[in-house]
Amino acid sequence: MGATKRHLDRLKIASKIGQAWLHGIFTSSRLAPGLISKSSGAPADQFHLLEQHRQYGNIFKTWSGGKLTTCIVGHELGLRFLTENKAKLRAATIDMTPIFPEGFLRAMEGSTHVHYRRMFLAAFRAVSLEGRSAELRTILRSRLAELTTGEGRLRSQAAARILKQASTALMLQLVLGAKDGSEIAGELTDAYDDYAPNGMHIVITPTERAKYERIKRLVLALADDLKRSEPAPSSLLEYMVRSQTLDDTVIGNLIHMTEFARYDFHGLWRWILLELAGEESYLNLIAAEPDAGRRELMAKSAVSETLRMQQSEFILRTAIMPIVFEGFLIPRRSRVRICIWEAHRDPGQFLDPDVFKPDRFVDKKFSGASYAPLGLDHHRCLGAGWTVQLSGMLVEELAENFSVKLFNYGTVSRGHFHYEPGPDSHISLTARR
Ligand code: HEM
Repeated sequence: MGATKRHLDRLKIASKIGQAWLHGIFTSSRLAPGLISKSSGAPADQFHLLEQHRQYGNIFKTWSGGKLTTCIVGHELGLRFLTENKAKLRAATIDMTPIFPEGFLRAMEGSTHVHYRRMFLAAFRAVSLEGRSAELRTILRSRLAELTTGEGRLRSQAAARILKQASTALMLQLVLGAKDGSEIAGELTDAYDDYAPNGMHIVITPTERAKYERIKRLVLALADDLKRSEPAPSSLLEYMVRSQTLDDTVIGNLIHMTEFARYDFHGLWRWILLELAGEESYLNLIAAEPDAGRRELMAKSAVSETLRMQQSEFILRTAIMPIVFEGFLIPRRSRVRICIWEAHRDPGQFLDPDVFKPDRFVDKKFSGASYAPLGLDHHRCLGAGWTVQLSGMLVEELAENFSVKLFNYGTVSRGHFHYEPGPDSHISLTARR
């Protein structure tokens, strides 16, 4: 980090603390306890907030992403905070209104959010994955097979690239209806890799806007073809076309849902591959299980455990006006982070919380008060069902058709948006027959 940036951060911190002190005099409140470190880069250590939580309690402050951030640990406490202060909060996410009217669903509130969320809920309900596992698992199998051959295939980055190809193929098919292997799926993949090669940009410049328009032209061409289709909708886009609800906001959301989902899926799948590589006996148990329902349950349990251990990090909100919660002041324009990952490491909720136990969820249900990897409030993940179902298919595919071995777990590293398997992690994947 440069000296100018450090200096700017110091000024911002001093000004925020001064404003909070003044405000506290009038509201008998104070900032939450906690250390404000002057470094604004993402910390390399996954456990840094857990340590602060242990030191300062369930509500503490930190400095993150150039903003004063109040952290809340505990799902019940977090949900109460979100519910009591709904009107004073906005999701901290990218502003997409420069390129489509209402922006992301995640960024909407009030009646606009209710209107569009209802529409998308209906679309997810209409596009069932039941009976499609053969079609979807073929896509997964073909990409996994690529990890069994070729130079450097066993390295973390190679796995990341191939798993992103798999998640892209599945999302293009299920969200936009572009069939795997078709010409339009190829064109869309190129257009997405050009628009967001490694996750979304935080600020949309004219260059990104032009790249977005390229994807939109392809999606509109697909929508035009779908008007003529007959059977039950097989993609979200198809449902929207049929129900005549396709507007610029829906198109923008579908396009970015594909991007976010392909990114999040490949992140989750990298962890699944790495964690399960160390659990060969669990994969063998799945493969040997005669009951299909039980096989599915065991596979989904491994997915839930990976979400708990690795892929759920936080829920982020911006206070649009000052909030006092539990006696602590949350100043306007500061952030609130509901620490999902840290709460998932609570030994009071999960026995041996730092140990990956793929069967933890097989015969035990955890309530939302202890387990909530996919959101807590009215912005809960719309793709939650797909996340567990499709990732469960990946686990079954690994168990039945491949043999996975762990060479080196490696050091967890901070990626673009999330913690991810380090570049030194190393597994081996071979076809079973
Ligand atoms: C690894 C997979 C995924 C993870 C970890 C994940 C996580 C989350 C979380 C934590 C939220 C709540 C965000 C908040 O409250 O600010 C969320 C919301 C959302 N997710 Fe997911 N998600 C995943 C996959 C998907 C998929 C596959 C889709 C759709 C194809 C999807 C669509 C959405 C949408 C549209 C929202 C916003 C809903 C709203 O604001 O009403 N997600 N996701």
